[in-house]
Amino acid sequence: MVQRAFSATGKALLAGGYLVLDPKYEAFVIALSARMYALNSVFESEAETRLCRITVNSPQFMNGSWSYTLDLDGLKSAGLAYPIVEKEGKRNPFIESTILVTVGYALEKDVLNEKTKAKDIHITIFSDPEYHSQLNSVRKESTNRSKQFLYHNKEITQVNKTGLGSSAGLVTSLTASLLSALFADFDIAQSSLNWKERVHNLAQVSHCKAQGKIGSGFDVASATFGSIIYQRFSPQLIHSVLDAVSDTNAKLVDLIDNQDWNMKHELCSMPPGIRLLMGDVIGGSETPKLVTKVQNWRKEKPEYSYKVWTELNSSNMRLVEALRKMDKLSETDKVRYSYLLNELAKNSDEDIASSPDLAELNQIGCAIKDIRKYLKIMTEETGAEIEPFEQTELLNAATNIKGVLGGVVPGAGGYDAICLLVSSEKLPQIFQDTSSNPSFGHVRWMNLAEQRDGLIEESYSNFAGLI
Ligand SMILES: Nc1ncnc2c1ncn2[C@@H]1O[C@H](COP(=O)(O)OP(=O)(O)O)[C@@H](O)[C@H]1O
Ligand SMILES: C[C@@](O)(CCOP(=O)(O)OP(=O)(O)O)CC(=O)O
Repeated sequence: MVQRAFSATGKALLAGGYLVLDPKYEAFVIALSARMYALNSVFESEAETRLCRITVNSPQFMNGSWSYTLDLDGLKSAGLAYPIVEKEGKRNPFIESTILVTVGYALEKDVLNEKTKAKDIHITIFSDPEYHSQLNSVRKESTNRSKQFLYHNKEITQVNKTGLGSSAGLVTSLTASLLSALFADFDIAQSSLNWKERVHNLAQVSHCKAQGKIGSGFDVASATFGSIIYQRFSPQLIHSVLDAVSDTNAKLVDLIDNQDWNMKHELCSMPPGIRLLMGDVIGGSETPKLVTKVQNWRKEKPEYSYKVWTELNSSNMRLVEALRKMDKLSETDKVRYSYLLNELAKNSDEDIASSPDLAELNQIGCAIKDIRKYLKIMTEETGAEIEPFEQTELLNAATNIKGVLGGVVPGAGGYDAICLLVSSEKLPQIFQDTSSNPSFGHVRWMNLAEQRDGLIEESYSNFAGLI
């Protein structure tokens, strides 16, 4: 029996929400330390059979188990139209789509053919605490205490989410886990084998199939590649497979292995000593409705909306460049960099803006202010609650705190969370300052840090005691 474990990261879209839907624009996505894990145990089927059994367990949630028996010959001929059915009729579109796409890819690559024995694949999913509401949950930890997860007395669909991209993380880690069960040479550490790119491509197809729509894909890209500057692929690439009526697995293999996705995922992380602080405001927003309102505005006011988006994109890119400049300074002028970090810890954004010798910090703060200015215009113009009044008040209050460079509503905005850029050194003081400030009474600071890498292989033994 072979056992392997993989994990993928959560996300915060710091700059580029909405614009990233258009391939013309780039976005800055921060990968977060909240991870989705997929552990597999693979058994060779005893009997000579063309049936492959896949069971996915998610022990943190009630009824969190989904079992499928795949007729491999039927799947090979039907492709993505294969009627995948859970043993008890339960549904989990993200698990179903990931199995169909990944096993379909393997079959077309002549894995699981008549000469090989079919497999029984058992997969266990875990999700780190910050993905979901912590109410009414029990914390359990692995034997070596390296992993801790929350166990809920509700089904996954009944537990409130915090908008960190659980489905993208699930699909990405599950894709990697299934591929490692099906391909003997699967190794995401060997870049020459190109497995990480193939996980990304397959996960994008699975995620879009499960959602029934094609978003920008920033969440799956970040779950795979980590903190990145992201520019999307053409939706037509995914449509060419999902809309196909025949030979879908052959078209899938061509898309995954041969097509140029013409996208960007360039590693980009925060400068040392400056970190993200995510505040959950226990609200929530329906992204598709917000996107529809913005798209309607773009159609109704093409010239004006193009002007606003051009300015917003310029502000987004100025933030990226200002952070990159700080990152480079941390390597080329450590004395200056240390001075700037010290001044950040002692000053609020307003103090920094009025200090002529803190230009590098002020460039970050000004870019954030401009991003918020244009998101506010979009909020007022579209009627979509991108940066609604309550979030404006909260972000303004946060920006007045010493050690805070500024903050935005991430992604589509709304009431999911706020994202602050803060001095790492000042974090304890920021917690203390906000704990007694009524403006932050409804904010839960999340236990999240930036992750450079997205998809990684985990040590299976770290989960002993939980499976
Ligand atoms: N730990 C998990 N185990 C099983 N399925 C999960 C898990 N986490 C997420 N999912 C699947 O992803 C869905 C949530 O996806 P979505 O609504 O897009 O939220 P998010 O914005 O967090 O991705 C759940 O309803 C479930 O189908
Ligand atoms: C609007 C978007 O550009 C960004 C949405 O970012 P969020 O992080 O808000 O997404 P959810 O996972 O739905 O909460 C849509 C897209 O890029 O697909």
